[in-house]
Amino acid sequence: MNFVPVRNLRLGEGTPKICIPLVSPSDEALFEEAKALSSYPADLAEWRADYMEDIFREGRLHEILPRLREILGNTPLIFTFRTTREGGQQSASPDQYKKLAEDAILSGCIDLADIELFSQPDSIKELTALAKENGVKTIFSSHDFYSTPSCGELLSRLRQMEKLGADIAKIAVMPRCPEDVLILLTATVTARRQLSCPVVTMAMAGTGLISRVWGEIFGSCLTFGTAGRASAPGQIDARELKCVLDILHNNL
Ligand SMILES: O=C1C[C@@](O)(C(=O)O)C[C@@H](O)[C@@H]1O
Repeated sequence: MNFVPVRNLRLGEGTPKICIPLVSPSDEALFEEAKALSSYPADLAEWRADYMEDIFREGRLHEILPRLREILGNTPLIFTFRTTREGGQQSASPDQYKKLAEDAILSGCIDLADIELFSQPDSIKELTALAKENGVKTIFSSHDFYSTPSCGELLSRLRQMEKLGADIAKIAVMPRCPEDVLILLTATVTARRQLSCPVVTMAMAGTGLISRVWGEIFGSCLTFGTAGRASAPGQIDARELKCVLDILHNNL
């Protein structure tokens, strides 16, 4: 498996990297939230733009992203607009979704763009090409907030992401029982062996917590931890997450 270089990080190599989501609804709150990251072990930050008010207004990203970039310094930034269909806070028309991602990629302020696998096929192609031209890495994503698909379906989605040109392939599922977590982990180990791009996976909620901490064994290169507010069920405090990752790493 290849690693993906992002600033001073190599995603897909070594211990899973910790990403902290930023989920404030207003500019000032977002900037304060970003400043607070300096006291957390954040390898990366994810701006969840679907939490932000008035996000579709023309020029909105340019009011926010340069300042966010400045506050984060050299911490890599992921831009994500998570649609309601996949567990996000706002819905977007296909055109709105594409325009936001384009503006983010062209801003020169982000390092990675999250692109939902089930977006319009034409948008996926154009956004992937635009990201490559502008030195932005892509994380293709798929989320099942109510269930866990079969291992075959999870693998087929991850392979499709790679085929479409994803730099990183990500899947989140909701386990209904411990066996569902095993399905997610089996798909993760298999994908790590078969795919050339790094993979990020998680089973959400308390039942899935093991999947957020043992990526080093099972093959997930990134894990989301909180600095106060979670962006999905089952995320734990980033400092506690770092302790567990270190314990597991030091005893391998
Ligand atoms: O895709 C993901 C993963 C996630 O849903 C989680 O379960 O940690 C959290 C989201 O913010 C992120 O975009």
